[in-house]
Amino acid sequence: MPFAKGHGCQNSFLLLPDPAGRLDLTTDEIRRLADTHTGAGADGILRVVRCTAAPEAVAMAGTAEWFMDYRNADGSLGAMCGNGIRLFARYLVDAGHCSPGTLAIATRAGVRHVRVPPASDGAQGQVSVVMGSPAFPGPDHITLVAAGRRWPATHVDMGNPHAVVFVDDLADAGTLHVPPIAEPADAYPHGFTTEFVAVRGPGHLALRVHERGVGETRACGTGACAAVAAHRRRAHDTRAADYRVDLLGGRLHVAVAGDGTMTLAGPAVITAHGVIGLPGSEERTDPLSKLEGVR
Ligand SMILES: N[C@@H](CCC[C@H](N)C(=O)O)C(=O)O
Repeated sequence: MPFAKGHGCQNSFLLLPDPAGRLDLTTDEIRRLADTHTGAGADGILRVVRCTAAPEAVAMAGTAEWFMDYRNADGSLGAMCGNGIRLFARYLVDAGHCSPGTLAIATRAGVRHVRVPPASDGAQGQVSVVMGSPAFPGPDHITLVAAGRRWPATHVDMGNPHAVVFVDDLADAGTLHVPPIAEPADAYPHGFTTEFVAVRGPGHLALRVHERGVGETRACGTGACAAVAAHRRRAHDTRAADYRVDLLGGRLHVAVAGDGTMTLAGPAVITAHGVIGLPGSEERTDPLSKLEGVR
């Protein structure tokens, strides 16, 4: 099976070209592909399929040619991925499926427009996507529990669910080896991604993120937008403005228009191409695995 690998601000993805929609990967196969020990390793898997060949996307075929079939590293579905869609568009252009410019791409959260500038325009690999406007589904009072501490959280929907908390220091989030907990327990029936946000100055945020279905990652595009949305909401700020958002993997930019529409921009780079077998079909050859009690 051919694949490409790349990242958006060091949020890493495996791209599986499947234009005719023939790949039907199980949850376990996706987990193994995303694992560094049994596969190529990535935060998420992007199946590159034509809308006409994907039952979930066929209704969008009149607007978009390609469907981003996104899965988290644990095999779960995520409807939208801001860094993933920017890399997906970069891949389509690099692979010759599309010309540079603005591409309409279908996702489970609807069609998004992504701009891949031509190499000649000096944008140094920046790819941008119009993310739409945030929603604040509530409930009004959510508490986030992590690292033995409790914070008030804002529920922001960017096509996927986020819990945003403001911290004095990004280290306050602790190791993030276990997923944060939200109270009340039914605030996020389908789970959530958490942003721990420190305000650095006007128009400047920094954040760490714990992604639903993945763990701590080095960047999250929907998370950067959710952080900006929560920051503006608590300041009652509705003006058009540009924000820098610093993450472990680098900097993303979020531009907010007067009507609240957000555009996310940042680097998106293809780093490798290769061929990979479907993990799970290989024999276990590690002699230690035969020892009782050793995994
Ligand atoms: N890394 C992504 C978000 C991916 C989806 C998320 N893990 C979820 O389950 O909703 C981004 O860049 O937005």
